[in-house]
Amino acid sequence: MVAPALSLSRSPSSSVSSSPVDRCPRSTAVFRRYGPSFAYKPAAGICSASQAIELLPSLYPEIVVRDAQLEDCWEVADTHCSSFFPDYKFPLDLVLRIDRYIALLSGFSVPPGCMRTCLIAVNSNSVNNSFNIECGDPRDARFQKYNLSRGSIAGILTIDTVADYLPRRGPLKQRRTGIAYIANVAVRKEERRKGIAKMLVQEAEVRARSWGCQTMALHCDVNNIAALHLYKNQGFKCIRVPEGAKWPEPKIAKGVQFSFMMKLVPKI
Ligand SMILES: CC(=O)SCCNC(=O)CCNC(=O)[C@H](O)C(C)(C)COP(=O)(O)OP(=O)(O)OC[C@H]1O[C@@H](n2cnc3c(N)ncnc32)[C@H](O)[C@@H]1OP(=O)(O)O
Repeated sequence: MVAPALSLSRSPSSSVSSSPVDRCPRSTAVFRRYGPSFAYKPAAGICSASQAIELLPSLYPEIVVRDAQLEDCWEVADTHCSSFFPDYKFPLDLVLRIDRYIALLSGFSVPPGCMRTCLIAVNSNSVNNSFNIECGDPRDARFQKYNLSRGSIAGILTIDTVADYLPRRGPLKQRRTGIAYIANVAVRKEERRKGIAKMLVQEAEVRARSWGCQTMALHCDVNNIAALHLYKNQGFKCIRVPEGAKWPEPKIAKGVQFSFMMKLVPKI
């Protein structure tokens, strides 16, 4: 399965930054597990896994959702590949990771006026879990030091306003505006059912609103029950594609059928 456009934060006016998280507080969201929107109903007696985690935040490490930085690229690529291609074996799995890693490092240009970012859910208990690669002699001016974080990213999501997978507008086939498109939502297997994807989608909504978008959209494999539940629970609705309409879709394996889903971004 090939998920669309996996890339770092990009806007026409911004470049990829490797600055630490605390230098960009506007793009960082710490999700306390018991917020004002929490709606557990004790009378029901039963709650879902992610609701249980909201009730018992101390049992689980805090998850921070932030924009991916340069040093996160390898782990983002690894999270993407291990989630979407879990059965790939060596050497294909390595080749795939390298391919995704290079795509992330080189980035994709975005058309003028468009925005794109990759959100990551990081286990804040393992923020120091990183290693450095040093290239060359430290006394040399060309010496380079790369920092790769390791083992702390629990989930990823990309969001953009490029509208590549949305139907074009009018006879001039203009790009849609005001719609944030979500893709590459993935949570590491061992971190699933802890509410991490939910957090990523909620932060994506915050981001979409900050970009001035009124709507969010995505494509979801009709057979991906977990993802369909996730999006429906977050307020996405399946949109009926008009018969015969050749709306663009992600290029995944042949025969995959998609639900096209949308959600209005509520104004605050
Ligand atoms: C637009 C796209 O990118 S579509 C691609 C989606 N990604 C993938 O299929 C990659 C492989 N799968 C995954 O990475 C994960 O299973 C995801 C992303 C689908 C879900 O991630 P998780 O962190 O486990 O989801 P999270 O714990 O936040 O669950 C949120 C809701 O999703 C639904 N859900 C999640 N997993 C399941 C499951 N296995 N079965 C049924 N419902 C599920 C539930 O409604 C859940 O809410 P609840 O716990 O209150 O019932």
